[in-house]
Amino acid sequence: MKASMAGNDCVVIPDDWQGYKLDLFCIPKHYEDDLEDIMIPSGLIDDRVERLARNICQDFGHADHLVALCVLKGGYKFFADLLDKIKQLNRNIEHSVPISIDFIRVKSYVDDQTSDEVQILGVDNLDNITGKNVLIVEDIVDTGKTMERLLKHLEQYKPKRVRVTSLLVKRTKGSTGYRPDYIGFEIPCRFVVGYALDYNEHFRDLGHICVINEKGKKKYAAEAM
Ligand SMILES: Nc1nc2c(ncn2[C@@H]2O[C@H](COP(=O)(O)O)[C@@H](O)[C@H]2O)c(=O)[nH]1
Ligand SMILES: [Mg+2]
Repeated sequence: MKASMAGNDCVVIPDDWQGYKLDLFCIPKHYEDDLEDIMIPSGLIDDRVERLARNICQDFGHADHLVALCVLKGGYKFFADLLDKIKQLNRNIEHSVPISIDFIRVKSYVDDQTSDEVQILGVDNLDNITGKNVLIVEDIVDTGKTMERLLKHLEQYKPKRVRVTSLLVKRTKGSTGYRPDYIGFEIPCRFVVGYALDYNEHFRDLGHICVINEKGKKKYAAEAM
C-alpha cells in the first residue's frame, strides 16, 4: 500500500489502492463471496489505534476527567480497542486521567445510501457530560452531516470541551468539510464493511475493513430481508 501522512494528521489510502486479495488473509466463510478486497487488515488497524490512543492521552493528559462517548453501533469495536490502549497507557504515566464511558446511537444509512434524516437515539442520559471533557468515538465520517448534527445535539448539555476521533474519514464530493480531531485513516469513496461497520447489520463480525461487492449488496439489501 502506498500510504502517506498527507496533512500529517492520518494515514491516507490513495484512490488507486486496489486492496489485498481476500485469500491472503482469513475471512469468515459466510462472507467470502460478498467482498471485493481487503482495504485495511485488522493488524494495521490495531497499530494505528495504538498511536491514536497515545495522541489522545498526550492531549488530555492534564484533564481531571474524560467522558468517552461511543457512537453505536459502528463505533463499538474502535471504542473498545481504543479504550483498552488508553487504559494501558493510563497505568504507566504520571498524570493518569479518570475515564467514564457513555453510549449514543445514531442512524443515517439504509443499504449504502446516506439519508438526510439523522436519527439520534439516546441510550443513556447525557446530563453527566455537563462541564466535562468529552471524546466522541465514531467509526466513519463520510459527508460529515451525522457528526455535525451530533455535535449540535450535545451543545445543550454544555460540555467543557468536545473532541472527536473517527477511525475512518472518506474522501467524498458531498463532504460538508467537517474533519475530526483524531483520524485513523483517510479512505477512497467506496462503501466499506467490517471492524463493526455494517451493511444493513451484516459484516460487523468481520475483522478487517473490506469493500463490499455487488453480490453482497444484493444479498443483504434492505428489501431482500
Ligand atoms: N458501513 C459503512 N457505514 C458508513 C459508510 N460511510 C458512512 N457510513 C455511515 O454513515 C455515518 C456517517 O455518515 P455521514 O455522511 O453523515 O458522515 C457513519 O457513522 C456510518 O454509520 C461506509 O462506507 N460503510
Ligand atoms: Mg457511525
